[in-house]
Amino acid sequence: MSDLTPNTSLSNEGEQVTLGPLEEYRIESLPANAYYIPNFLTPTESSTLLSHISSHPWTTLTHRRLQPHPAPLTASGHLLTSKSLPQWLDTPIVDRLLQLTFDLTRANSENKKGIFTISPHARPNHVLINEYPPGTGISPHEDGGAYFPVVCTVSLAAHIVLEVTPKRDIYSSSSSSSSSSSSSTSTTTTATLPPGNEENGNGEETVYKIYQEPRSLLITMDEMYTSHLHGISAVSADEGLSSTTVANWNLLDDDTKKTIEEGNGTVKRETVRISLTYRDVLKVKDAGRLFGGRGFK
Ligand SMILES: O=C(O)CCC(=O)C(=O)O
Ligand SMILES: [Fe+2]
Repeated sequence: MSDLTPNTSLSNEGEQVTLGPLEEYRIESLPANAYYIPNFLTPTESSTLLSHISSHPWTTLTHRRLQPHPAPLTASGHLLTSKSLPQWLDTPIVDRLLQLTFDLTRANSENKKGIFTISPHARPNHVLINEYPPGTGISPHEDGGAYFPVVCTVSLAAHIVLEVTPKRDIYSSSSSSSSSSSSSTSTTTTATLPPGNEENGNGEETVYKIYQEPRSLLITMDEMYTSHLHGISAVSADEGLSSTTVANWNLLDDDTKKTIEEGNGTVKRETVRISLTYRDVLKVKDAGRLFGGRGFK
């Protein structure tokens, strides 16, 4: 943590969340830009969210379940609804996301810039909730062009390790990509390895590991969004975790680091992990006005 600003420590032992400027949470060992905020939610807020989630219907995929709010995207990546996010997904999370600023000095509130300041709707309008029982994951993918390129992921109930790899096709013309998918309008990419440091010396591809604690927030944007793939291995224990392999090690809770060290770098996935992914879908059409000639907003 930097000491750029006073009064910015984040603790919710007393059930209060105080957010510092984003720079405090930047994962410095990653390409620009990723931010990791531990204890983004209080334990009470987490329990309340989990009970709301359990009262809503799930869409079942082959290995996991998801909930799109307020509606699933169309195959072409449009949000076609007159509904906005339900209140329980909006408060307190969206309020808190909009509070996060890049302003280090906080001297001039007029100039404060936030993560959604220049996004089309100036706030997230879509949340995809994913459930990962131990042993499940999500294949490496990118989130594609349906969204403004900022992704905010809240983790609940259990830890998970997100793996991020450089997209090979930015270096190679022999790439192919194809749009999918029912769940997250993701794009899969295959190509040859790039030159330079994308191999670790053993002929293996670089994989950045981001350890996400329960109640944490991960924000990815910029090159991390546009030039990298992300995924979660379908394993029942995460292995090879250490201060050198976990990109956000310095931002983790001391108890988490202890658990990892006591397990010699292995942490079992004991329970289901739930994630809430907040994004701004670029193209929204009010379904109630579909035939009234109103354009996208
Ligand atoms: O659950 C996660 O942390 C990742 C989800 C994801 O990548 C997606 O929904 O596009
Ligand atoms: Fe994704």
